Amino acid sequence: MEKRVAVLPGDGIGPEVMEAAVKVLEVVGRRFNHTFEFSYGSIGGDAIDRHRNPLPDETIALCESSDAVLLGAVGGPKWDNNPSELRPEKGLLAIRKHFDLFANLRPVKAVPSLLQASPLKEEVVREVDMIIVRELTGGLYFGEPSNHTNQSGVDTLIYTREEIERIVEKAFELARLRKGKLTSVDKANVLESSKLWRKIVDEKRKMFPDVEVEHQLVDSAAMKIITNPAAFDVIVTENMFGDILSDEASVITGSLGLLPSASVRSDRFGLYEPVHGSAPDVAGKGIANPAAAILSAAMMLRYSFGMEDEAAAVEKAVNTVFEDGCFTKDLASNQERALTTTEWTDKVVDELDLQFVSNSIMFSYV
Ligand SMILES: NC(=O)C1=CN([C@@H]2O[C@H](COP(=O)(O)OP(=O)(O)OC[C@H]3O[C@@H](n4cnc5c(N)ncnc54)[C@H](O)[C@@H]3O)[C@@H](O)[C@H]2O)C=CC1
Ligand SMILES: CC(C)CC(=O)C(=O)O
Ligand SMILES: [Mg+2]
Repeated sequence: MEKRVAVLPGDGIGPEVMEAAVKVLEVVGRRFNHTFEFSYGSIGGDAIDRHRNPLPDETIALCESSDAVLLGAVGGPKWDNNPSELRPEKGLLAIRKHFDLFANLRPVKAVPSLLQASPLKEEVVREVDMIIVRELTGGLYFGEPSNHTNQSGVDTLIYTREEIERIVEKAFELARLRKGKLTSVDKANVLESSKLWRKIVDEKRKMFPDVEVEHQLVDSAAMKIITNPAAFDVIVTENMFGDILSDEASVITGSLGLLPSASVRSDRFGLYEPVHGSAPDVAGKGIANPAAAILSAAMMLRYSFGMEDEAAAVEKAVNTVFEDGCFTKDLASNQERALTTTEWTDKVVDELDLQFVSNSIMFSYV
């Protein structure tokens, strides 16, 4: 298969983890006989510096002519005092909106060989396998008016019925394919948008009688994600709650550097991005964990390209490298033995090569 992938490295550790993801995809292409054509574009602070625009037209055009987009991360202290329209994060919000990527899928799964990296007890973490379905193109991050003066700041939280319906349906469909349980997280005891959200979930549940549904207020959901994370299957929630809860959920796994995500819509096109940000505190040191970016690339293979075997091969390689006791600094119990981003990526590449060789040997004996 031939696929065009737009790569938007962005800022901070974005370019470092994108280099890792592309390296892994190149091996997948070679081993499974696919041609991946990578084209690079700028976004975020990088694009502000080059074009005075966090999402230049060239970048949009590049993504429009691609089959999928891989994105690193945006932002950093260099641009923190810029006016709103010249903030790197505006570029990220704008690309999600432009492509109508309303559903952000954020899987959180315990890795057996990493149970000790979690601050939670092993028995709490062991069975964790949830996915947060975060609404991505509405809510507080997009509502107008949005401004501030020295005396007041305004953000607007609006959700339309259509916006809620489509994300809720997506989550029900996912729950049906998984363990059949949907937790809808809102703040319906206070927020009007949450009251509508809850009403629509109750309407939609009639179409999915095989899915068990529960409503959970966001504050207690935040508590339960830490005390009993294995109780969750699919969580569906609005934009800001999903943003916050998924960073919280990363603690269960041991590092924010482990969580991938897919930002998708109703067709096969998608933007694949780690959950983490540009991590200015570790950027440029070669120590970022590239697992989230590599696993995001695996999600791209599965969702946008229908390459299930290829995605599974990448996930297996990542898990095997962990089982072999290879970790970057964020996960290593022995910091002296931590691998750099490049060294860890090369382990994944070697593991993929090894899988391929052992498969060929197996076939030659059948
Ligand atoms: N998707 C995106 O592009 C996002 C961008 N941001 C932006 O990133 C910048 C920094 O934000 P923070 O609040 O510090 O969040 P962050 O997610 O960049 O970092 C939080 C903490 O996690 C660590 N971390 C994150 N990813 C890691 C990885 N792959 N390997 C090792 N350690 C990792 C960082 O070193 C830091 O201590 C801000 O400008 C923010 O706006 C934040 C979140 C998402
Ligand atoms: C610009 C922010 C909304 C990025 C972020 O934190 C995220 O999408 O997780
Ligand atoms: Mg976030």
